[in-house]
Amino acid sequence: MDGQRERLVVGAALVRGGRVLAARRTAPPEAAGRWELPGGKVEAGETPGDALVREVAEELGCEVEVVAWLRPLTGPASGPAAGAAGAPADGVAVRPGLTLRVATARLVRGEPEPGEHDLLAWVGPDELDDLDWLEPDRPFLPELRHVLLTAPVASARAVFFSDDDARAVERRLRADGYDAHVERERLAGEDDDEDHPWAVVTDAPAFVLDVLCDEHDGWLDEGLDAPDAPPAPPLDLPSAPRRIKKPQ
Ligand SMILES: Nc1nc2c([nH]c(=O)n2[C@H]2C[C@H](O)[C@@H](COP(=O)(O)OP(=O)(O)OP(=O)(O)O)O2)c(=O)[nH]1
Repeated sequence: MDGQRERLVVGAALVRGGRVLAARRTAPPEAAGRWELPGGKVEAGETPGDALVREVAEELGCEVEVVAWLRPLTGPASGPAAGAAGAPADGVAVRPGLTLRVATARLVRGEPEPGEHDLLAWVGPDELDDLDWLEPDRPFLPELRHVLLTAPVASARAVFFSDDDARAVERRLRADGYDAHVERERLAGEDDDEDHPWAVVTDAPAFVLDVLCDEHDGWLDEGLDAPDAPPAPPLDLPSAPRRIKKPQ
């Protein structure tokens, strides 16, 4: 039909703890130093979602899952009537024949590491406008900001004796749909066996994490302090219901 096939490029807005992962390009020269969302072109026979998962795995070495496609805010006719003339646009032209679509995604396995980019940054809602984004990404920022402002933030932290236990808890939480990642605790004495260096930080409610602590020989760290996190959502979580330990 059309002489040239319309192609799609997909970008992943990987969200964690109220922040999105932005990636800085290194090429071509006119785009080097500018920010984008990890992703790339959809191949023939591939769905946009499959392409997004594949591109992120190739570029960042981690596994993600698509959460929702974002609607770009284009042109001055914003607001409820914006799509009145037809279905709201879901893509933005990169150049003739190439359209960008963006989906929010969550991390399922691994940690993002820069492969093709020279810098990755977890960006909060108030910092989105500070980055020099590629132009086609900008119409997606208003809805992305809204997603970040309403995303659950890390609410619980637990400490484990071993890396294996911490990773097992991280896997369980992610399989249940929560964000979770393992952090290395700051240690006073690195080779002191009494130190417990593995912490899992998650947006799961504390009681969920507490159950996993029992199974994996860990304990809740009540003093979670997330200095970089955006303000907590208005909905107040129950303040860490504690399981009553059976008497020995
Ligand atoms: N990946 C990605 N590309 C974007 C974004 N915004 C934007 O305008 N683009 C443009 C830059 C490129 O012209 C094009 C995607 O090219 P790419 O080089 O990342 O994709 P790719 O790996 O599949 O490319 P190729 O090697 O197959 O040509 O879309 C974005 O947020 N992410």
